[in-house]
Amino acid sequence: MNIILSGFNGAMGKNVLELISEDESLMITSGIDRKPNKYYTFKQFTDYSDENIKGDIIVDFSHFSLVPNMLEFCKRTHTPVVLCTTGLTDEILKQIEETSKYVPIFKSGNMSLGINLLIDIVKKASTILEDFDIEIIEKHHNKKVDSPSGTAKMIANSIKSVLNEKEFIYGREGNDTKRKKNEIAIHAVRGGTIVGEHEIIFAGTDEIITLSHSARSKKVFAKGAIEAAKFIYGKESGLYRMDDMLK
Ligand SMILES: NC(=O)C1=CN([C@@H]2O[C@H](COP(=O)(O)OP(=O)(O)OC[C@H]3O[C@@H](n4cnc5c(N)ncnc54)[C@H](OP(=O)(O)O)[C@@H]3O)[C@@H](O)[C@H]2O)C=CC1
Ligand SMILES: O=C(O)C1=N[C@H](C(=O)O)C[C@H](O)C1
Repeated sequence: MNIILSGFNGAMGKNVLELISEDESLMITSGIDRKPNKYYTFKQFTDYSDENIKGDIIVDFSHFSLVPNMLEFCKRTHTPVVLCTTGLTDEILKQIEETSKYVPIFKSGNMSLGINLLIDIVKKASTILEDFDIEIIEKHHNKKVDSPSGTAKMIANSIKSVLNEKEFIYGREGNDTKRKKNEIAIHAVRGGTIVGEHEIIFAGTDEIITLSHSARSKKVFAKGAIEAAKFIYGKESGLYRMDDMLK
């Protein structure tokens, strides 16, 4: 399978490159990033307008601002995409829905197996611990551009899918911030080289349950993205998620 790697210079791009180089069934035929890299032999492009971009599927770990043009390319050339970039706006999310009518799109804010299992457990805990206050804490490295993390948003949305009328707030500050019953607060911590930590706190009266996931290397995400590429290649148009692959 020929891969178009979006964001090849980035931390995740490098991890994907390394795994692809160990897999004989995969090859990078084109790469997209804003700066060229003289060490790479595949064809490099700075955006999706070039007609010479070739490949069977895109693996994207880049920047949200690149996503709209990438989706137009997918639609125009019928190229499926594994979309791992986070920080997606509502407008981009709408474009993803629309584009998935024409091509397969695999989208997840977190490509690890563990987070996807955690989300199932969190949903179950939320229905049982209905009266508990729920807060989410995510921690990432100091180079991360978006907050809260795509994973924290996924976790919050999964809780909302089972408990209606939840309202998300992002951190707290000020003299009138007493917790409301229906709040789910999301807190973002940034520092050093933290790969990715997510903690969901269920605080009740006199008891607390904390569920958490800790990624110990970026490889876990790269591996998940490559598995997703193999999974959606040749599939019908549509929006695919981790759940579909793990069934
Ligand atoms: N779904 C998942 O499991 C995971 C998702 N991610 C997401 O993937 C994305 C990339 O992560 P990561 O590799 O760590 O990030 P990096 O910042 O290391 O890499 C992003 C790459 O995109 C490039 N880029 C191209 N256009 C732009 C632009 N307009 N602004 C900024 N950067 C641009 C950057 O170039 P330059 O170096 O010149 O800035 C860089 O090469 C993020 O959205 C992150 O949240 C990350 C890990 C796991
Ligand atoms: O930027 C990162 O590094 C990560 N981003 C994803 C997110 O926003 O949730 C996934 C992972 O936590 C690492």
